[in-house]
Amino acid sequence: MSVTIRRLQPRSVAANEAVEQSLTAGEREAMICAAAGKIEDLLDILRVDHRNDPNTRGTPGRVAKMLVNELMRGRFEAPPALTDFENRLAYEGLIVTGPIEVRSTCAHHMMPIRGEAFVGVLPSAGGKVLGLSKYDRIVDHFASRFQTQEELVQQIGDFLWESTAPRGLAIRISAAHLCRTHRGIRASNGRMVTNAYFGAFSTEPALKEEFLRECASLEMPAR
Ligand SMILES: Nc1nc2c(ncn2[C@@H]2O[C@H](COP(=O)(O)OP(=O)(O)OP(=O)(O)O)[C@@H](O)[C@H]2O)c(=O)[nH]1
Repeated sequence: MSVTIRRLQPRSVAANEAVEQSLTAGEREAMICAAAGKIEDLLDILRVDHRNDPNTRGTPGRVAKMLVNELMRGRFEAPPALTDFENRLAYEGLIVTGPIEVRSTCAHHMMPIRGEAFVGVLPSAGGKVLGLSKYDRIVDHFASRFQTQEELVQQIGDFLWESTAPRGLAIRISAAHLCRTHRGIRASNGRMVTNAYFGAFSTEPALKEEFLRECASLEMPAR
């Protein structure tokens, strides 16, 4: 066990970067166990009697598990495998998918970020077409880290651009940040929109407009 823990120590990376190597099940368990001990200390400092209070008994372990296996999962495991298909009929039109649920955690206050993503792709005639659900999985993978919205949209874009090589790629995220609504300024509403454009989307303004029109139509409730 001590060997496992040592391997978790060495290189610290940014909260939205993956660790050097995906963690094994044993390494995750060791990380959860070590984190639970620190959360116990935190609750002690906050004068929460988690050893006797029935509501918070077990909370350190629960929170540690949630951090490692859920909120920060995208740092500790490899990105999803991408199933793709031949673009047999050489479809070159715009594909837009969304809204894709975004559930992330902000790096500044560790509060939830909740919103939607849209992905626009101009496939290349000789290339591949990605399985539709993989866009949802990729968004979920990068959102499962402590993020800023600007970097989240860019990370999703960089990954899709490098791994699928389309003619053009556009990513849009519209999200609410609970660090703004549930604390601090306690804003009653308001969202933030971030976009990342690659290839043909960066050079052809008409394509951006078409993408944004499609996002708006996908945002309307289905009838
Ligand atoms: N640009 C950007 N800012 C973010 C994001 N998530 C949170 N923030 C902001 O990060 C800032 C952190 O500011 P600080 O002044 O260090 O923290 P604070 O004193 O708690 O600030 P308040 O939230 O204004 O109370 C806040 O303005 C947050 O609203 C994000 O994804 N992108």
